[in-house]
Amino acid sequence: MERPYTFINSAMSADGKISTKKRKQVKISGRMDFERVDELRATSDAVMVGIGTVLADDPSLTVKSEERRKRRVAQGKDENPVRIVVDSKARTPLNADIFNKGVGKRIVVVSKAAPEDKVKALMEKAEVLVAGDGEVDLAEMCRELKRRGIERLMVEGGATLNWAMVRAGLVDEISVFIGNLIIGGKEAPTFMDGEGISDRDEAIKLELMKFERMDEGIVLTWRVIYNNLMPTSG
Ligand SMILES: NC(=O)c1ccc[n+]([C@@H]2O[C@H](COP(=O)([O-])OP(=O)(O)OC[C@H]3O[C@@H](n4cnc5c(N)ncnc54)[C@H](O)[C@@H]3O)[C@@H](O)[C@H]2O)c1
Ligand SMILES: Nc1nc(=O)c(N)c(NC[C@H](O)[C@H](O)[C@H](O)COP(=O)(O)O)[nH]1
Repeated sequence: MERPYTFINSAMSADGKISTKKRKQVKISGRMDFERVDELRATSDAVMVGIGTVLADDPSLTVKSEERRKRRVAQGKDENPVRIVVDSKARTPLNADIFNKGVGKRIVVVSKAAPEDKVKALMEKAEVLVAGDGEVDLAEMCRELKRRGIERLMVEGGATLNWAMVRAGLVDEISVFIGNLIIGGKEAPTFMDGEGISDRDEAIKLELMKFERMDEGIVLTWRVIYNNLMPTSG
């Protein structure tokens, strides 16, 4: 494959929301699910989010357990996976937690439309990868990440990036924790937003691989089956 093995992990409410209508983070996962997420981060070469998630949550995307960080170091890796922000216009704040917390590489992926000054400033904090004209070309980005040695890529949202990655044919697997709460609101981000499809033939097909009761919810793991209508990059 010309791109990393890529999976999306998310937590959603019973009604499919991943945060509130104000884009405020909601604790959906329980203790066990956060442990599962930490293990997924620890076993990935890179963890990626969209700029919307950085602006809303200011995540650090670090491995939380010391034991897991030590395990990575014993394997000759950095304590944390490479942390990646997909950020067409270079809007990532220079004081974002992703830069301030934890050891390891960071990559900000911008498009050619990103303002030069901000790109220069980001270069002091991270590697900057340019892919695409007006917005980040995700397929090109994934090919470049593979060239840089990223074999296993974890995508942690948000709603827009999840959709764009799946739609571009770049996702192999999806896991989602469904928690025991309802958030509601038609403006609240869902597991996958973006443009969506207009015809059922365009739906992205999944094969259920695993279901597991966890905390007060369930984790579903699916394999993505791209049909011949989909551009399968890789
Ligand atoms: N519960 C969870 O598991 C979870 C995880 C992550 C984020 N979230 C929530 O998701 C929300 C953020 O989601 P969002 O949809 O606003 O932002 P997002 O994180 O999906 O980022 C989207 C942005 O990425 C940029 N982008 C660059 N290239 C792109 C491309 N080719 N295609 C699409 N987008 C591209 C665009 O600027 C776009 O607006 C927040 O409320 C956050 O709390 C929840
Ligand atoms: N797995 C998961 N369960 C949740 O209940 C929840 N709200 C999120 N949300 C993702 C979240 O919005 C953040 O972006 C990062 O999970 C924060 O990462 P850090 O802790 O800063 O490393 N993710």
